[in-house]
Amino acid sequence: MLAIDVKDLRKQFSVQKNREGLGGALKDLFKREYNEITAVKDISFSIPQGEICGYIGENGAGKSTTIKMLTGILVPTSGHIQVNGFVPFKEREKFVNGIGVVFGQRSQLWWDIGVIESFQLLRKVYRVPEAEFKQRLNELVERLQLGELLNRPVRKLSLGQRMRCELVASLLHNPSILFLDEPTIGLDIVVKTEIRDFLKKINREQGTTILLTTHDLQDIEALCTRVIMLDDGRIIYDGGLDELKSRWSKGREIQFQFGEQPDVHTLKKLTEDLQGVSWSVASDLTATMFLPHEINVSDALSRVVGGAADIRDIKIMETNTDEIVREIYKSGSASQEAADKLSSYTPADKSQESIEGKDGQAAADAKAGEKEPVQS
Ligand SMILES: Nc1ncnc2c1ncn2[C@@H]1O[C@H](COP(=O)(O)OP(=O)(O)OP(=O)(O)O)[C@@H](O)[C@H]1O
Repeated sequence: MLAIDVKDLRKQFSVQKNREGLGGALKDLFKREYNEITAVKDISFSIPQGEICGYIGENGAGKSTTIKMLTGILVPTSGHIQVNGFVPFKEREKFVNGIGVVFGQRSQLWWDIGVIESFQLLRKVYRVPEAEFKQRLNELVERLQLGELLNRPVRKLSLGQRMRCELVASLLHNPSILFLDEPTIGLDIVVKTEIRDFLKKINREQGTTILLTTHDLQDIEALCTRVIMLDDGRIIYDGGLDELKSRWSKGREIQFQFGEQPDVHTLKKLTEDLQGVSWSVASDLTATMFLPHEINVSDALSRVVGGAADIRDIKIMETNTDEIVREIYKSGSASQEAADKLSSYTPADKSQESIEGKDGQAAADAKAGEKEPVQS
């Protein structure tokens, strides 16, 4: 069975227009006018059980609105949703027992009472038998190291401590699907890593399906094999993260550090029969080779190592996912055609602030005094 199945899902909001000034306010009293905002525009996707899927997009893309419809908080304007076999907004009571939700910006815990009392209240809400609750709580408390926090009021917890408690709260009734809306927002890298490790574990051990929205692409890299990308209420990409990276990154960069100033013409000569390989000199002692995906790294490396003198260090640069996703948001499409339009983009261009740039050789010539790009 699919954990989540969404077809042609749409959500429109009517927002009241506020006319300017006193006159406008008076007019508003007698005749209200509304704007229609379509936050989610006929999207379809399905998520099998046990998958961790990232749901990303710029501010206002429609992520939270989707999560709210999937969790039964909002009623869709049109389309179909099934989560765990239920229509979320119709069969609320049965449905909520199978899902856990964490909104990073909002708390499901009671602010003034001890954490353990909030957990006890949630046990009653979800009707979890006492023995089962105790066993589960002990397990979660141990994993997330919450022991000494249980008797503190929630308002006295740090953000990281609270977020770990929120995760426990969302899992006390052993849901098979977990919805996480910005679970790592504002957290330091240590707590982020703890939370990511914890999520990976519960997914691996219990097969929990996770739908995760985040602006932190490291969350996506650490947890998700699949990513759904939203732009202005529409899905612009649904697939593997690796596939997205290889479609959008045009190749790899290898940075060489030399003992003496490299001669770019010699470097260029070494790789001249490798199509698409280019060189740029970043500083007196470093040069960067850009390789298209089709060129084998060891092939290119062996030529340089065999021919260039005094190499002190070699660094193979990772594709920067943030940069790729930013480019996709900018173009509004993650399609192959959009990626191809950026064919002049290479990591080497970026590190050189587009010496060659999209305008070609003219820009390169203009900057030739500072940095010298050489195309094989
Ligand atoms: N209750 C509401 N009434 C009117 N408009 C709304 C409401 N909720 C969301 N919107 C609008 O719907 C669009 C999508 O909002 P949504 O909160 O789903 O985006 P998001 O992708 O979660 O953004 P963010 O990353 O900033 O949280 C926005 O234009 C927002 O202003």
